Amino acid sequence: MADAWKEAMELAEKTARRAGEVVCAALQVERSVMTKSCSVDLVTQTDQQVEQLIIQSVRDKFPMHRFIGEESVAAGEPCVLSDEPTWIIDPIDGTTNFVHAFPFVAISIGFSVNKQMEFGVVFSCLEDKMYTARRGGGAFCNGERLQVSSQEDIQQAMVCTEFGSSRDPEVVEKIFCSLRAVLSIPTHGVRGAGTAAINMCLVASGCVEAYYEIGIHVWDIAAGALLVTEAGGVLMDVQGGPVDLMSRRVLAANSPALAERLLQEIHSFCPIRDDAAPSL
Ligand SMILES: O=P([O-])([O-])O[C@@H]1[C@@H](O)[C@H](O)[C@@H](O)[C@H](O)[C@@H]1O
Ligand SMILES: [Mg+2]
Ligand SMILES: [Mg+2]
Repeated sequence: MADAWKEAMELAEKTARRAGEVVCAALQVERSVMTKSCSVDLVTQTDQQVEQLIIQSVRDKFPMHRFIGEESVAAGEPCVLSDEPTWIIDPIDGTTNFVHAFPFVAISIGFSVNKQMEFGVVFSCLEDKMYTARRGGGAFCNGERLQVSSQEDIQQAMVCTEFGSSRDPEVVEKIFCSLRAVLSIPTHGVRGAGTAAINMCLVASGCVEAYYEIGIHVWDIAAGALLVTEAGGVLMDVQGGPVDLMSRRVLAANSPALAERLLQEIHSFCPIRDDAAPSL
């Protein structure tokens, strides 16, 4: 049967690549930095420009489709995931990396219909790695099929997480309690690429066994979520149970057993949901 979303997925890949060129070019010149929710929640003109480029390219071909874009939501657009075909866009995942020229930056484009992810595209533009996943069709990096790690022993595992952009002392305390607990299992180590999307692609690629974060947004993880499940991994909420893309909490792992083991170490909290916040 023909793939109903083939053309859309091809457009997502093509547009992510174009967006990557814009991001790489912007890294060669000085970047003027603005802030959003707090002094460490950064945004640049390139984030906004790339989001407009992606939205415009999609609108030209699919005028009826909806969007959830990080910078549009920051500008006051609603963050609503309906049953309609919806493009979930993070124009630069890893803006802080981008500002500092720390070399992990991604363009993340997820596409959902009936609230189900149909495809995900994450372009790690400085590494020139195009990660793609189609529901039921597998996960790939530059055309090579991805498979999560088969490591079942948590003590042989490496885990990704991030510190996020909240500096609320209670949140920082929980993040460090979780970090100490995960390190002390002991695991082989804890890493963070500085982008949720790439962290999830690392789980899909089998480089790390798991990634968890509280405080991310739907646009950080929508595309990466499909990469993980299509590579054979699992997604959960950090308190167990199914992941809710709007809840700002995610645990991605190579297996249910490893995910369940990590759950025991994560000090969870509940940020304001993406679909509850009027704007960021
Ligand atoms: O703002 P941005 O660079 O698109 O996305 C960022 C994430 O990918 C990062 O991993 C996370 O820790 C930050 O909280 C933020 O959400
Ligand atoms: Mg992001
Ligand atoms: Mg971003």
